[in-house]
Amino acid sequence: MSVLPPALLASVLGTLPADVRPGTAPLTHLVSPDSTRPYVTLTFAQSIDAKIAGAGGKQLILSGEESMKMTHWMRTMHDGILIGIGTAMNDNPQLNVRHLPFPVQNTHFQHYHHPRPLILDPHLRLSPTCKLVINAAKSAGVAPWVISARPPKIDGFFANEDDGERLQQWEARRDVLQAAGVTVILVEPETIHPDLPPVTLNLPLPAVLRTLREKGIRSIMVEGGARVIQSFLSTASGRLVDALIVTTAPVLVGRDGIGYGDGLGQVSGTRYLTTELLGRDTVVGLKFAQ
Ligand SMILES: NC(=O)C1=CN([C@@H]2O[C@H](COP(=O)(O)OP(=O)(O)OC[C@H]3O[C@@H](n4cnc5c(N)ncnc54)[C@H](O)[C@@H]3O)[C@@H](O)[C@H]2O)C=CC1
Ligand SMILES: Nc1nc(O)c(N)c(N[C@@H]2O[C@H](COP(=O)(O)O)[C@@H](O)[C@H]2O)n1
Repeated sequence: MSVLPPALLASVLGTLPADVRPGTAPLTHLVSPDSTRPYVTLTFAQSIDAKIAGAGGKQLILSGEESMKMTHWMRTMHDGILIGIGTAMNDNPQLNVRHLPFPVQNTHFQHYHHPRPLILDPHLRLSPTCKLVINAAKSAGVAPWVISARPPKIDGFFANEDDGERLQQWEARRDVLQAAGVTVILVEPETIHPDLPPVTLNLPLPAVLRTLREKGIRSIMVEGGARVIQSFLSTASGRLVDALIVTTAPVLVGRDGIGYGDGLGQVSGTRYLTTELLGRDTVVGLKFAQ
């Protein structure tokens, strides 16, 4: 069994200094050209027909053993690992590095660097009994941070009698999550006028990234799902991705599967770096010109 990260990761992201054991620390040289945000590596696994999940969002294990291990090495290289609440609710992921070789000393969790789980969750729908929370409570995982936005209380002409109730429910869910060990981080939702509700239910990614950087997160790995991939690749938000690492598995999912391409705007500025065959999968690494 290989005890080193695949060559593709070295080509795209670089390596730790020779005197540091692989997987035990994040890559501190991963620095964004925009100092107000973390370095962003976007990564996911897809089928040949560019689907990342099955019909109805059914989670698919597309990556084979070797490329899944590559993903877990990549996790060790970043300060944070970011997903959308759709993925958190659908997959109940652990976002740890359990597929890496078992360490001779220490537990897996103590030996390897585990990235901080970061969940984009405007309405605080994360379950307080999900695996991320339970693992952290057992000291077998890093406590997640949930990024959210306080529901606006509209006082003006557009005030709605449900607004107060919505805020109360959001605050109750926040209290439950915080009591379970989750840190709730707030960003300002996008508004076009102070009296109007936010234009979108999505959190504005530049504000999310700025806030994470202010809180000491220097690099993140974005794992999905479909809507989050689309948002990060969307040129409307400006250049927010530094590296793109995509695993393609030799399977076809079909038209009912979930893709990320529908509605994706034009994506420009990619620079091809390398391709590596890992088992039956093809992994491609690109960078974005800044
Ligand atoms: N094959 C792979 O590598 C992966 C596959 N998946 C699959 O993706 C599916 C989940 O995808 P989605 O339902 O699209 O959920 P998602 O994980 O992309 O989360 C979307 C939700 O995140 C929230 N959000 C907040 N700010 C956002 C922003 N700026 N942009 C986008 N979303 C934002 C919104 O509430 C939105 O509904 C699951 O079926 C999962 O299995 C997920 C990750 C990786
Ligand atoms: N690299 C990769 N290959 C696949 O085939 C996948 N389905 C995913 N999914 C992502 O990994 C999360 C699950 O993580 P854990 O195994 O629970 O640690 C899942 O939620 C997706 O983000 N990735």
